[in-house]
Amino acid sequence: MSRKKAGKGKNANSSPTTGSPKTGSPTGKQKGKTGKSTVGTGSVVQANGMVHPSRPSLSNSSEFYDIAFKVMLVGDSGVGKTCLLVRFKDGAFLAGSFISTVGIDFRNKVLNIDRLKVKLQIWDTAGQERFRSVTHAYYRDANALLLLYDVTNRTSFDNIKAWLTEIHDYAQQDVVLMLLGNKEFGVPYMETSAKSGLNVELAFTAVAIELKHRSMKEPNEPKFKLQDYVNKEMKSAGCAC
Ligand SMILES: Nc1nc2c(ncn2[C@@H]2O[C@H](COP(=O)(O)OP(=O)(O)OP(=O)(O)O)[C@@H](O)[C@H]2O)c(=O)[nH]1
Ligand SMILES: [Mg+2]
Repeated sequence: MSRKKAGKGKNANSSPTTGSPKTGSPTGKQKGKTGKSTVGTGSVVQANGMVHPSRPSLSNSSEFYDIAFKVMLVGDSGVGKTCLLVRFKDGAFLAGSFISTVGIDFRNKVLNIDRLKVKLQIWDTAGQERFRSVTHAYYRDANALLLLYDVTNRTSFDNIKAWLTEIHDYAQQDVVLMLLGNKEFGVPYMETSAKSGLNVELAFTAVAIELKHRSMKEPNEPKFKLQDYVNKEMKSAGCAC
């Protein structure tokens, strides 16, 4: 299997993207937390979800990967999508005043799963209604969706149903879906905290394992059970949930 270099993500010219939407380019800009902006470029995405950079990386990242997937963070504005991604990527919590994401943005992270380097290209979407048409165009290339709600915000919980309808309308049928913060709607569930780091690593790792298994499954290999894995990991970490 060929090895590829993982771009750092924040600069469109240095990173592989899926080229969504069809018009070629995207997007809005991410103001605020990271203070950087993203403009998408074209590249090839195979049916199995692997992302192959269509141009050489200009990034100074020296990280290589074997297989890559697109993951999208969706959910109401203010539920903590950007904070969760920053916690996962940089291990830090973005405290202070809330600055809403404008448009869409992404970061890359490479995980070691079963001796393979699995690159997640993680798209952070704006939760505000006015950016919905921008983010819709990105759903179809997503291999996994993390749908977040805020456990302290009833409205964000009530809106989960509408988000699921949106996902049903725009995402691939077999997209890996994880609901963060809720036990209902029949999808794998876990609670996370961008502030404390609770389960952040586990949420993304579980999705990466599921994606890798789906993509490279041996005929007799037992099916990876995402929720079982999450439960087991939380148990062994001594979580009382
Ligand atoms: N206490 C606590 N606050 C959090 C947590 N995650 C996010 N926040 C706060 O919630 C606010 C919104 O977080 P963001 O990550 O910017 O929200 P978002 O979902 O990206 O919002 P949009 O970009 O508008 O879609 C910020 O003030 C964060 O500091 C968490 O786990 N715990
Ligand atoms: Mg945001």
